[in-house]
Amino acid sequence: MHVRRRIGLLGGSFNPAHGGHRRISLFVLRALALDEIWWMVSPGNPLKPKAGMAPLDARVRSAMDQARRAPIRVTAIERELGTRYTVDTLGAMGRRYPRYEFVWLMGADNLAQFHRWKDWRGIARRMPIAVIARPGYDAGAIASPAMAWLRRFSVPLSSFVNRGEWSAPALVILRFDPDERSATAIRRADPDWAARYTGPPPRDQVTHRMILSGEETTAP
Ligand SMILES: Nc1ncnc2c1ncn2[C@@H]1O[C@H](COP(=O)(O)OP(=O)(O)OP(=O)(O)O)[C@@H](O)[C@H]1O
Ligand SMILES: O=C(O)c1ccc[n+]([C@@H]2O[C@H](COP(=O)([O-])O)[C@@H](O)[C@H]2O)c1
Repeated sequence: MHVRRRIGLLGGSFNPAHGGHRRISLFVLRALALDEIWWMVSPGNPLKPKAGMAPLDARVRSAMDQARRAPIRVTAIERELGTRYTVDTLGAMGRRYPRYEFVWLMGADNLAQFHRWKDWRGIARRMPIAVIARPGYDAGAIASPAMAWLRRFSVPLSSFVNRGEWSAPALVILRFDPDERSATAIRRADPDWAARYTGPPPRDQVTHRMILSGEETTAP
C-alpha cells in the first residue's frame, strides 16, 4: 500500500476532450496502479496560438463529459493559481497537496517538443514523467533533445510500479495499442463543437472536493 495517494496529472488544451484522452488515462491508471487521474485543462498552452481555442469553460465541460463514471477528475486549477507554465503549476500543486504523489503524463507528441517548455528539466526533477506512445510521434519523441537528457533516467514499467516512494527524475515510456484520435480531427469534422457546452461555470472537480474534505492546505 502506498502511504500517499498517487495521482496522474494529464495537462492539456482539451479543445475538445475526446475518447483518446479517456482511453489513455484508463490505461495509465491501471498500468501505474494510480488512485486517480486529474485532467488539468489549460487556460492557454504557452506554445499554442489563441486563435481557434474554445473558451476554457466549454473545454472543461467537454472534459467532464468524457471523464464521466471514471476515476478521472477535471480541474482548471491553473486559472485559480494564475500559472501558465507547467513548472510553476507543479510547484504550486506540490505545496498545496502534500498528501499526494504526482506523476506527469504526456503523449509522445509533447515529449518531442518538451525541450521548448519553460525549465523542462525542473519539471523532470519535480516528479516522475510517464510518456504515452502516440501514432506518428514516437520516432520524433525518441530522437528529441529532451530525450537525450531524460534517457538516463528511464525506468522499466515493472520497477516503476513496484517502487516505494517515488523519486525524480524518472521516465517511463508506456506502449500500448496506439490511439489515433485527436482534437484537431474533431475540430475539423465539427468546428462548432463548443456550442454543445454552454451554461453556468462548471464546478471544479479537484479544488471543490478538496475544500469539502479539508485537504486544501491553503485557502483557494
Ligand atoms: N490519442 C492520443 N494518444 C496519446 N496521447 C494523447 C492522445 N490524445 C491526446 N494525447 C495527450 O493528451 C494530452 C492533452 O492533449 P490535447 O488536449 O492537446 O489533445 P490533442 O488531441 O493532442 O489536441 P490537438 O490535436 O489540438 O493538438 C497531451 O499530452 C497529448 O499528447
Ligand atoms: O510550461 C510550458 O512551457 C508548456 C509549454 C507547452 C505546453 N505546456 C503544457 O502541456 C500540456 C499539454 O498541452 P496541449 O496543448 O498539448 O494539450 C498543458 O498542460 C500545457 O500547459 C506547457
